[in-house]
Amino acid sequence: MKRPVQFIQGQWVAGEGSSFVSLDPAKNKQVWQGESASAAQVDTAVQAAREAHYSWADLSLEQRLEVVKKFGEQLVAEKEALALCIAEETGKPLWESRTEVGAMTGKIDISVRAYQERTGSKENPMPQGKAFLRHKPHGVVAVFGPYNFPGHLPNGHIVPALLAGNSVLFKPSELTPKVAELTVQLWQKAGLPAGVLNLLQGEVDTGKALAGHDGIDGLFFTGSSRTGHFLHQQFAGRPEKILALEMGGNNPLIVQDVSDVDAAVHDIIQSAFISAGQRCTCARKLFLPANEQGDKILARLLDVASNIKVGLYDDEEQPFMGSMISVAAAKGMLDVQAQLQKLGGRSLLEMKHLDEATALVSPGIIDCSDIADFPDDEHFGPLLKVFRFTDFDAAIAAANNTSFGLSAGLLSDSADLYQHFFRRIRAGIVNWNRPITGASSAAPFGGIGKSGNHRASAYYAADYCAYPVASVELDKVQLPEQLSPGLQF
Ligand SMILES: NC(=O)c1ccc[n+]([C@@H]2O[C@H](COP(=O)([O-])OP(=O)(O)OC[C@H]3O[C@@H](n4cnc5c(N)ncnc54)[C@H](O)[C@@H]3O)[C@@H](O)[C@H]2O)c1
Ligand SMILES: O=CCC[C@H](NC(=O)CCC(=O)O)C(=O)O
Repeated sequence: MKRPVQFIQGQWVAGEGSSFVSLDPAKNKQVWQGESASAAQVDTAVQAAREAHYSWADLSLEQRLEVVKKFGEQLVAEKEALALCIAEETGKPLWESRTEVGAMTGKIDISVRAYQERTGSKENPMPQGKAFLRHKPHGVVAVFGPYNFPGHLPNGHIVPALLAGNSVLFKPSELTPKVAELTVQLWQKAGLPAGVLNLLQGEVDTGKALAGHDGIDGLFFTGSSRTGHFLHQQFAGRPEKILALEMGGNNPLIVQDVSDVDAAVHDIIQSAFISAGQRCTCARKLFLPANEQGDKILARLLDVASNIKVGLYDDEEQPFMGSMISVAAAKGMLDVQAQLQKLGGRSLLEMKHLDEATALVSPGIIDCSDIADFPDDEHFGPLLKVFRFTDFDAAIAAANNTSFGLSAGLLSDSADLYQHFFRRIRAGIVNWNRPITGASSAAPFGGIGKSGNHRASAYYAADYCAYPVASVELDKVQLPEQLSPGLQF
């Protein structure tokens, strides 16, 4: 008997497409199995969302917020279960999975504030009548999530979309269906009306059927640049649909003139190796001065990085790094390391596959200063590329030599240097003496270049969840006090 894994029109039903499974990448065991939503089921879900839209949008913000707050209560009540589910499906240590659930809960108040501050209503008197600015939901929107934050990042689209009055079709990553199932169960328990949120589990075919469906008014995507670009092409010639793309990065971190070597090394490690290097904001390129201070920082970095505890998400003594998402992803990162070595990279700390049957890998650091034609790809794992420099402006130019532009950082005791860096660097998140990961949900979050399409998420998600409507209104028709020239009444 097939498991009911799709949530359509308030009912759990079995998928009618091909079967797929989700694995615990740290223990190599199956944690979920189900069938994908077929194109016909995608169609039924879109119709259900369309039917549910008006009655949801017609509720007041307070009424919608009541349901969203109940979802927040469910998150608090099920915090441990959800954290364990995230840990099992991604390999993320429990301490970190708990912070992901915390971010989901925190998103509710932030989204209410953002809705009011960025898309609220305004009223201005006019000589005759009043001018109003109001916002309306787009209608039916699709949300596509990535595997690396299977709870927090889809939630970052879903909560503001629902608050604004949209109904939602949620297509999670096929690598993390169990987290999505649990999250949607919590929405159901919170009392969300049938059809307002539909879950469409599946692989690429389900994603394609949903993205290409005529009945959606918009799509909010978080994932790889490759998929984002594919969607952008699919949406070409459809200006009536809103597309928000949150994509990858190839993020630089520059160090110059720091007195506290350990503090610098700490921020480098947090930037490069948190979540086993599987954050869009992770530092991929580290620019270190080719001098004695650079040597000192590098030596200390190698020392601390080689002692990073890598382990199982539920180890009693928690590791800093858990496993990667899959054995294939782990092998892919080892291939990248081998390819960089071939191009002239010198491994300073070799990344190792710790157990071929699981996705546990150790962190790697490779000096790529001698690679002339460095590939501009996002390497989504714990491999930090080091470049030594002699000139600060040349380091900034090298840091900007990417088609991405998500996050960037400077570690330096010099405020002047930071001012200069800030003016020149091209990225949507620019930090000084802080890790470049761990962005706040209370700020806008988005990148330039191949990292996004200028529709920042997090605090600015409200902007793409509703459109502005300007009105001038008078309660009855009146002749204007002053007629246009040439008119007689
Ligand atoms: N900028 C951000 O906010 C942000 C946040 C997290 C992750 N990311 C990026 O996400 C990537 C990792 O996530 P991922 O591997 O799950 O991304 P992905 O692009 O492989 O998948 C994202 C979603 O798109 C769907 N999808 C894939 N191909 C599709 C297609 N052809 N048509 C329709 N849907 C399709 C997937 O099923 C999944 O739901 C990294 O590149 C990372 O940098 C970006
Ligand atoms: O993997 C990409 C997200 C990384 C994470 N960013 C956020 O959580 C942004 C805030 C939000 O979306 O609410 C990070 O910077 O570590």
